[in-house]
Amino acid sequence: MYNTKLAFSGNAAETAVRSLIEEVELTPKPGLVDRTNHGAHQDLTIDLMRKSAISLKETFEEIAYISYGSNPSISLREEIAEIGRHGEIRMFETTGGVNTHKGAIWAIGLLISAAAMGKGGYSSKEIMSRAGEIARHPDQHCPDTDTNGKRVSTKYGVNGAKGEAQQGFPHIEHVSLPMLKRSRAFGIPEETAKLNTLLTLIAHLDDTCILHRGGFKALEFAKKHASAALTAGSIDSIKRLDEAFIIRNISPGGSADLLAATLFLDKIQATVTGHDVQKEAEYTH
Ligand SMILES: CC(C)(COP(=O)(O)OP(=O)(O)OC[C@H]1O[C@@H](n2cnc3c(N)ncnc32)[C@H](O)[C@@H]1O)[C@@H](O)C(=O)NCCC(=O)NCCS
Ligand SMILES: Nc1ncnc2c1ncn2[C@@H]1O[C@H](COP(=O)(O)OP(=O)(O)OP(=O)(O)O)[C@@H](O)[C@H]1O
Repeated sequence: MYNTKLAFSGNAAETAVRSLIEEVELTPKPGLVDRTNHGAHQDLTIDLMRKSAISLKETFEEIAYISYGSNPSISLREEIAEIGRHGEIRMFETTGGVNTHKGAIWAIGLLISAAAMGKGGYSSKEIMSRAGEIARHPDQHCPDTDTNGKRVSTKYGVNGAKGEAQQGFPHIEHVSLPMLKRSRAFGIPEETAKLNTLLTLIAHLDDTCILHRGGFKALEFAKKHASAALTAGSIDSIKRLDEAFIIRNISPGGSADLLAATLFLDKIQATVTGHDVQKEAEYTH
């Protein structure tokens, strides 16, 4: 039992880090850090993003370990929050104070906790639903600090990272995961399937990163043009979108986080079913 728990936690944490690295390596991404540029971010580099992702392995491993085989409860919520906040501190130490993965620690932290509750036996739908249950429990130790997300969620009446999780990740369940699977089913190459997944997230999500930098107009612009790029279906249209986002200081950081979370869920579920689509794609391309 002890070894199974330890092995699951280590493997799941590695999967989480791999998902974060896959997200940042995916190129070209509009407004985000990728292999060719740093998007609309002056203080971020791909190397910093990679280092940050690797620094989070212990955080994810600890969350999985304490959640293994348990059920959502207030005490577990508080324990996970404590580990998550330490993860944020470690991230800021690694990056010299730059926010690289705050939203991703939150989303993947909850999902890895839920996956561990099911000891690796839950479907992606069960994982999201369990993660929502955990996020709905109150955390009395949560500091009442003013964040960009809180400010714009109130101002524009939208769901931020917290609402998305508390509702059981509807944008992953109904938008991104179906797009990833549909793209693969059409025989679309893996990298393009991931780009489609990111574009559809940008087209649908009320991303508080975009709102706090550019307000409602920027969010509308991002949604409309991501949707058009998805319809156009060419790498050139994504490159043009990248230029347009950089000029307008638009960064879809929330969509990037949910893409990483989608890739994580896809892999965790793949392990469960024994059908590793990622490996299959690597063999065939
Ligand atoms: C909930 C969190 C993300 C704070 O959210 P808030 O909106 O107040 O903050 P902030 O603007 O600083 O960051 C939000 C980040 O979420 C991402 N995001 C933005 N919009 C969205 C959206 N609609 N959906 C999902 N993610 C989004 C972005 O990357 C953004 O940077 C989180 O940091 C937190 O409360 N952590 C406490 C520790 C904890 O409870 N951890 C438990 C699991 S590890
Ligand atoms: N490839 C990526 N490029 C840029 N941001 C990303 C990427 N992947 C994820 N993100 C997310 O974007 C967020 C960073 O966005 P941003 O810098 O706008 O946030 P901020 O620190 O709240 O505000 P700002 O820097 O605008 O004052 C991180 O929380 C991170 O989770």
